[in-house]
Amino acid sequence: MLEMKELVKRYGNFTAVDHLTLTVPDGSIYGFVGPNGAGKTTTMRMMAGLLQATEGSIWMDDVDMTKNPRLLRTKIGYMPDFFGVYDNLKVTEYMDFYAGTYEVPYKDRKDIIDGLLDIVDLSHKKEAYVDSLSRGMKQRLCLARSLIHDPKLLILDEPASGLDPRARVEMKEILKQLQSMGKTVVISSHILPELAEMCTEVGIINQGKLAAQGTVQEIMRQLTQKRIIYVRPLADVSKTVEILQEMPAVKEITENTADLEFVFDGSEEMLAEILKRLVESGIGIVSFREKEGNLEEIFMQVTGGAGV
Ligand SMILES: Nc1ncnc2c1ncn2[C@@H]1O[C@H](COP(=O)(O)OP(=O)(O)OP(=O)(O)O)[C@@H](O)[C@H]1O
Repeated sequence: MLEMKELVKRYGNFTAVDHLTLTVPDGSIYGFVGPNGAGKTTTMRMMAGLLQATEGSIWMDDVDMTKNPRLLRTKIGYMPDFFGVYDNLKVTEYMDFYAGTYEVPYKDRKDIIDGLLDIVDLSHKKEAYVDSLSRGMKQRLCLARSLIHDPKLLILDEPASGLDPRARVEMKEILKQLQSMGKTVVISSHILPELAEMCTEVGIINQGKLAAQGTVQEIMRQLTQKRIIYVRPLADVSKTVEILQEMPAVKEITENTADLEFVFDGSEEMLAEILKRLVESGIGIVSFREKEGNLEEIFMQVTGGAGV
């Protein structure tokens, strides 16, 4: 488990990360979302032991890593949001170079590199020059590189940016594979819906502060002020309205062409009771469903639409 406690990063008078406390559970795919300039890269570089925090601490498995960034770097793989230029370096040479920087034993390197290139589906490009790869392939190579020392936790800064939809699907598949290998993954984006489907947990950051944290469902529940329920009776609309009006958790009933809509403010048991009463009254109920929260709307609400 990785924990950041009251983490602060100041550049001069400017506070880029402002008392950020968050927990990344083992085995999770943690989505770190925020608009441009929110402080994602700064936070992730501190998480990876590459940037010193001004205040606060980073803990991994109950060890204070703030005092030991070298140890932290051995446990974490970091994929930055940009690539360097690697003239005249073939894919295997590139991987071998990083294996050297992490002091991977020489005798193990070939097997490790072959295994990683297989995971990111680049085995057929071993002898290709890095500069000749497509953007998606370069990104996958960079991912393979960040796994060279078999880190427990991987930090990926905007890996989906600039990728076409197919490359994104491939990236998602790779992340799932890494999760099944027991890795924990922290992945950033400035687009919440893009991350939502692949993450087990999400943290939303805005102006250096954590605005919300939890599963996507929990965040939706926390931030959706009104729960809206749609009911479609077979015929007897006025009787349906009458029954709904008797229920204390039902507010603001609206009649639309197809559905009746009401604002609900109560527990799950109360919602189940409403459906039961409607069904028992003999009105045919064709459908009874809750309006799904719109992730984009929620993201805009939390971040005030900043930088999007
Ligand atoms: N070395 C630096 N010196 C001064 N200010 C910096 C430095 N690095 C980052 N900042 C500022 O800190 C804030 C957070 O930047 P950061 O790169 O962490 O944001 P981000 O959420 O990753 O944004 P993006 O989605 O655009 O990459 C920005 O206002 C940025 O200008």
